[in-house]
Amino acid sequence: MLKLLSASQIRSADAHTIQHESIGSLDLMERASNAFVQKFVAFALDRQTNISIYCGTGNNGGDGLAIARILFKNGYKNVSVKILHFSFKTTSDFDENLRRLAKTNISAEIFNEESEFPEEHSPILIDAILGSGLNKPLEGGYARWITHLNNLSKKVIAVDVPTGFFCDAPLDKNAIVFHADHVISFQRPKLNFLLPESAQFIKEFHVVDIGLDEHFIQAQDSNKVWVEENDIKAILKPRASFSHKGTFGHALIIAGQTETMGAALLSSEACLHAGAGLTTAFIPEPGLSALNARSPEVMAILGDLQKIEWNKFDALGIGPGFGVQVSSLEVLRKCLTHYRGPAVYDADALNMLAANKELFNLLPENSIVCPHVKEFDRLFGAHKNWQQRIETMERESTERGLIIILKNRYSIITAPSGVIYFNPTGNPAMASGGSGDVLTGILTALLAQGYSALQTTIAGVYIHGKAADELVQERKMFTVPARYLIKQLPITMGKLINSFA
Ligand SMILES: NC(=O)C1=CN([C@@H]2O[C@H](COP(=O)(O)OP(=O)(O)OC[C@H]3O[C@@H](n4cnc5c(N)ncnc54)[C@H](OP(=O)(O)O)[C@@H]3O)[C@@H](O)[C@H]2O)[C@@H](O)CC1
Ligand SMILES: [K+]
Repeated sequence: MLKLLSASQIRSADAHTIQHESIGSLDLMERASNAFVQKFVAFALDRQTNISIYCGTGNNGGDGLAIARILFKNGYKNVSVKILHFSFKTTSDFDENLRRLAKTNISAEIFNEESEFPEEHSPILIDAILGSGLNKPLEGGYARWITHLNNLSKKVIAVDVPTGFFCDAPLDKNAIVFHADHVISFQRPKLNFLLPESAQFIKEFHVVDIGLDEHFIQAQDSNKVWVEENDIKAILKPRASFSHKGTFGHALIIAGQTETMGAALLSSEACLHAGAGLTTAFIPEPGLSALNARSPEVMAILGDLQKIEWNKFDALGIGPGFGVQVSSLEVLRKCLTHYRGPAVYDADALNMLAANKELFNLLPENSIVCPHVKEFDRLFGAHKNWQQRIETMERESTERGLIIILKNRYSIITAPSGVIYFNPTGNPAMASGGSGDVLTGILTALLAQGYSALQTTIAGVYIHGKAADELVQERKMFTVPARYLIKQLPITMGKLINSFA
């Protein structure tokens, strides 16, 4: 897992690396600029393309000047530099890169705040005006220029952080930010890249390693981490010989109403595909033939609460399509008072918990709750922004001992220990009904197989997104309906487990 750092912590890592690794700050800037260019070439395959690089006079601008020189050396002959010299202050690495640029044939023009805007014929703009050094919202000349540049509707690639974009402080939707098609960021994703409010400013971000001291970074005081594939490989265990269905637990999925049987089918089928030894679905009677037709491996308990032998089950998943009527509430209450094993609460179970706080208070420690943003706000109250939601989930997880998954493009997981995990997998193709039901099935299956609640959550959320990523990347699927996701689960899990063995 990689620790996520604030902009000021990254700056300390930068200073530490320079101090302890016998690398000068100028060489680090060169390394960062080289790393940027390596990634950038994929976005400008034609080396004849005109590229305009807009530079400030700090280190982000210094990167821009170095990038211009490196691109030129790599065969991009139509690179031009525009320096927005709005401050008397320059950094020494900016100055040195300006001297180096002067020795090339690259054209460089200087503008001040009052300058007229130059004509812009390049289809690609590189934003190296301001980076992580941003300390207040843009105003004056910067605001005027960035508004103008945004109106040109060019393809924009930002260096490290888009100009005007705060890495850590909550984002203002009216902020003036240089809108980026791609951000090529150094060493770590910045917190705000991972939250939905960034979508209006950034289409995609990419992280490149610039060789900052990883020991120093990992020792920083940060409770936010970025999950990596190796973490999942370390969690998942290969199946031992002589194992049998009993080894992998008996999962109970409580889900579905007559009109929402699909949710029960998807959850229980996902549970089966994610490796539960036995899966039983508690469903209303009209759903039986659909269940049998679709998943003959899954057993059923039909509608009658009294038929559930709670001790028989190693894991429970409750909520998808379950409704919030009296009979469903009765079942939820029984779960909370009669079932002692690990459990996942989702969808209507969460809606009922939101409406019946006395039941919410009964949730045992290490229960997994997995709301989407609307369910989250129903459960915990309205929030102004995602950073506030993260604060709430961190507090609720530590105080109640719960594991909370807030579903997101980069799903956020909080644990009783206070650690906040960001999941890297998943993509917009999976944003459709049923996707959450599949996650509940996966989580229940992992719990049934004996993984701890935290292992289950970290691995389950990763696998869910990874399966969709594989379908998009390998099969070029434009959308990933839940049932395709389910079929992919054993393949995704197989790859993760076998590549570790
Ligand atoms: N970290 C790393 O590992 C590495 C980092 N590198 C690069 O350094 C970049 C950070 O550089 P940086 O610190 O010089 O700041 P940068 O963003 O260029 O801003 C310049 C100055 O602008 C000012 N300013 C701020 N807000 C303003 C506003 N709203 N309106 C007007 N002015 C404003 C403020 O000056 P002040 O106001 O404090 O006088 C600030 O100092 C980073 O993004 C990356 O590209 C790599 O080279 C190597 C490895
Ligand atoms: K920038």
